[in-house]
Amino acid sequence: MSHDISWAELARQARQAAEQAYAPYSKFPVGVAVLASSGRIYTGCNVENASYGGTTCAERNAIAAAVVAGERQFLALMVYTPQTQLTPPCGICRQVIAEFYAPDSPVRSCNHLEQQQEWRLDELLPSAFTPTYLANSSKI
Ligand SMILES: O=c1ccn([C@H]2C[C@H](O)[C@@H](CO)O2)c(=O)[nH]1
Repeated sequence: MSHDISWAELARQARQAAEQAYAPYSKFPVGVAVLASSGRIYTGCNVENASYGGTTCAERNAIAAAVVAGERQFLALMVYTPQTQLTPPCGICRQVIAEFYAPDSPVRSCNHLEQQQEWRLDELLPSAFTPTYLANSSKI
């Protein structure tokens, strides 16, 4: 339920996480705050790598931090990038978000100008491949 979500607090924590971004190659810092169904908030930043392909996004790092703390269900996700164009999660991250969030979950982006934009997860990733498909497989 969107009205129970403290978006201002998620924005504050996502912005703080972006300050820790390790982005020497892209110079594109990203911070993310995720709200778990426990009510706890977890954060992540992007961590780049000289191989480029070894880079992990802020979204996946935030979700991984929550999972290692025992979380499995999430209610909301906030992305922070210090740029005027509000940034939605990348394709790989959308898939990882779909693993743990209900399709109608709100995903927001915010910036240093305190602007925000909201999408529903199933708008960002329609017809998602979810764990339920794995249960329906038969032998070849
Ligand atoms: O949703 C996104 C999109 C990009 N990045 C990171 C990956 C890379 O470090 C930099 C540029 O793509 O931003 C994220 O963390 N999240």
